Amino acid sequence: MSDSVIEIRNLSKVYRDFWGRSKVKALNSLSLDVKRGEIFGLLGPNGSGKTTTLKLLLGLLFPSEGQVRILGQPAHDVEKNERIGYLPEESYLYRFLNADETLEFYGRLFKMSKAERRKRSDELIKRVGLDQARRRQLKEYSKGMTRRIGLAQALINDPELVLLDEPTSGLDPLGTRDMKDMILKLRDEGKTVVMCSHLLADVQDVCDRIAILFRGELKVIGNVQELLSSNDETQLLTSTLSEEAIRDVKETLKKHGADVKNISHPTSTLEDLFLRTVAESEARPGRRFEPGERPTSESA
Ligand SMILES: Nc1ncnc2c1ncn2[C@@H]1O[C@H](COP(=O)(O)OP(=O)(O)OP(=O)(O)O)[C@@H](O)[C@H]1O
Repeated sequence: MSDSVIEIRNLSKVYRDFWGRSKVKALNSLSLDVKRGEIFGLLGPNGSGKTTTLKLLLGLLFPSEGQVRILGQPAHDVEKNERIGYLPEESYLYRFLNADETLEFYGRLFKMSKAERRKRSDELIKRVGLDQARRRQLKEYSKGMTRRIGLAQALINDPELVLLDEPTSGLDPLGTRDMKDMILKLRDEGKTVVMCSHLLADVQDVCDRIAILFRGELKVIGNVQELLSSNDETQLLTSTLSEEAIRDVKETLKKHGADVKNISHPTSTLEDLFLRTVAESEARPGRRFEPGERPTSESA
C-alpha cells in the first residue's frame, strides 16, 4: 500500500467566465504528497488556492492541468468520497434539524443501517460535546456548536481521510482546544487529516507538516518542527537560578565562546493563561485574582 494518501502532480486550476475566457489562475503547477496518518496544514493568505485544492481533491472541481490521486484513486472517482470526511468552511447543514436528525440524515446518505446510524450518531454527538444540546434545532446553535456538529457530520462515515476547512474559525479558546484535541485524536486513530487555516498558532499546535501557498503556487513545504527550529542557537531551560549561579553560567558559556543573548524567565502563551483561568474559575467559583496575580498550573 502506498505511503501517500494524496498525490498532487503539476495541478493547475483556471476559473473561466461564462464565455470560457480565463478569469483567475487559482492554482499554478502544484505538486505535493500527504502521507498516511499525518496531520497536514495548508496555509496561505486569502485567495491563495486552499479551498480550490480541497475541492479538487474531492472531485467537486475539475483541474485545468495536472493529476490528483487520493486514496489510490483519481480525484474524479466519486466512490472514493465514501472514505473521506469533509468539513466545509461554511457548514451546509439544515437549520431546522436537531443534532440527532442531522447525523441520521447523513448516515442515510452513506447507506448505513439503522442500528449503525444510531450507534455512530450517539458516539459522535458525545465525542464532539453536544450531548446536552442534541435535541435542539441547529438554528439555535452558537458558532462553536455549529462547528462541532459539522465535525460530527464529517466523521459519520468513519473516514480514512478527513479534510477540514478552517476547523477552529469562530471558536473560543476552550472550543479551539477541544477541536485541536479532537483533530489529534483522529491521528491517534490512524486517520489522515488535511486542514486549511489562517490561525497559525492552531496549525503549529497540531500539524506534523505544512505547505504555504501564495497566489496558487507552493512556496514552502516541510515538517513544522524542522521549519521552525533555528539550528544556529541553543536554548537551555532550568529551574530558577540565583544571581550567583547566573554569573557562573555566563562565565562558563563565555569560556566556550558562546554569545549569551538572553537570560530570562520563559513566558507561557495567552491560550495557557486563559484556559487555566477558566479551569480555576470552574473549580473555585468565588475565587478572584488580584491585579497581576494569575492561576498557577497546580491550582487549575
Ligand atoms: N468559483 C470561482 N470562480 C472564479 N474565481 C474563483 C472561484 N472560486 C475561487 N476563485 C478565485 O480563485 C482564487 C483562489 O480562491 P480559493 O477560495 O481557493 O482561496 P483560499 O486560499 O481558500 O482563500 P480564503 O483564505 O479566502 O478562503 C481566488 O482568487 C478566488 O477569487
